[in-house]
Amino acid sequence: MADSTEVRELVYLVTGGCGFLGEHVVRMLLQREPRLLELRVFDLHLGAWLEELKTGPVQVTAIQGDVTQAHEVAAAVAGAHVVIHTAGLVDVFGRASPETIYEVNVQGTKNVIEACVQTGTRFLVYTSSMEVVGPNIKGHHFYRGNEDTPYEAVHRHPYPCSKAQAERLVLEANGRKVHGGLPLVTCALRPTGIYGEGHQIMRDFYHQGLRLGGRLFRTIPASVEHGRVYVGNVAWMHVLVARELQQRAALMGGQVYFCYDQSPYKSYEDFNMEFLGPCGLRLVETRPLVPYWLLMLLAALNALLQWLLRPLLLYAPLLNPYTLAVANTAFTVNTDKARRHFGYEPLFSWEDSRTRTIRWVQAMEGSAR
Ligand SMILES: NC(=O)c1ccc[n+]([C@@H]2O[C@H](COP(=O)([O-])OP(=O)(O)OC[C@H]3O[C@@H](n4cnc5c(N)ncnc54)[C@H](O)[C@@H]3O)[C@@H](O)[C@H]2O)c1
Ligand SMILES: CC(C)CCC[C@@H](C)[C@H]1CC[C@H]2[C@@H]3[C@H](O)C=C4C[C@@H](O)CC[C@]4(C)[C@H]3CC[C@]12C
Repeated sequence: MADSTEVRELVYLVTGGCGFLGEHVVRMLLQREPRLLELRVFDLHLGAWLEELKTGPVQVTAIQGDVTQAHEVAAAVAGAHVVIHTAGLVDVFGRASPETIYEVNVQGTKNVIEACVQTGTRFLVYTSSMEVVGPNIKGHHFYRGNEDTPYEAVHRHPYPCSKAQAERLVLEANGRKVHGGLPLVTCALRPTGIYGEGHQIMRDFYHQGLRLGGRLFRTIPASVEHGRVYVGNVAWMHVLVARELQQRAALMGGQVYFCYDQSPYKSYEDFNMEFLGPCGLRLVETRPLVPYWLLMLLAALNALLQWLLRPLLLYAPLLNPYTLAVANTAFTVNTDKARRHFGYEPLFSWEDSRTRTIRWVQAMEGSAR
């Protein structure tokens, strides 16, 4: 909470501040960063909700801009003390071309780093992803691992490849001299699958369930654990890391941290049912209805259809070979690195996270109840 004894003097910039995670980071900063003087929210598409934030004690500056445009980024970064770079193209469904994904995720990150160097901004927090590690193309399971767990991180899909490249750039930039001669301090946060208010894929599953008469059909065995973390806790971790990076540069600079909380280890679908169940949906079958080989075939067919139809229309269903492989490979984390390095404790308990997410699903139009 804002402490009235603290002096407001810091300027923060959040790129992608109108996205699913970005909005939570913006709101969390306003609630929990008492030294904030100005908050710049940079995004390709600005949300109307920003207007309501402009009446508080912090100056909220909305900047419509594109991270792929170096001059726009430099103008937004100039004078900021801290940059939280969450902007990214999150696409595992083939909606955008690989070139566009690289342009936004890699070139956009380069632009942010160079802007910090040129303008003298010293602290950069990058929103990376668990996908930088895995699941890899071999489908190796990563079972309750931590930041030091050996794992063959080999990818082919543009999204994880671009996130891995961008993360590397951010970490390599740690220690570079910025304008004025002081060193840049960077670190990267790697959320697992984020859920919570505003989660588009949860929305999609909910509406799919409604279309199917209140049912969803199991596709992945319940035993395949999938890492999930509540958006409020991911946002809180960003706020904390940005604050502590300024005090503990030697320890935290150049480090990566998985984002974690007390969300239970479950399969992707069973986890979603924690929220969709109380909203009237049910998951049919204790075992997958369709055999895995058939799912693979359907996924390959979807990929083929996407390619064939591309000149005419965008066909981008949830099921494709990549999403199937990710959903069917266990990837969960068990770590306390963030607690050890900067005192992170989740702000929201599992019960809170669950209740908040259920309320949000219930508030969606056409609740199944
Ligand atoms: N959603 C997840 O489960 C998840 C998990 C791990 C990491 N992440 C990472 O978290 C970050 C935020 O993801 P999200 O789920 O909130 O996605 P999102 O799509 O909701 O938000 C991304 C934001 O970036 C903005 N953006 C995209 N291209 C831009 C550009 N060229 N210039 C400026 N802004 C641009 C979008 O307009 C959007 O507001 C991403 O970097 C993503 O890789 C997400
Ligand atoms: C039809 C089914 C077989 C598959 C449906 C689920 C599928 C769309 C889900 C499963 C796992 C999801 C990914 C996972 O939660 C983690 C991330 C990391 C993040 O950086 C971006 C989103 C992503 C890739 C999720 C996308 C949706 C996935 C693949």
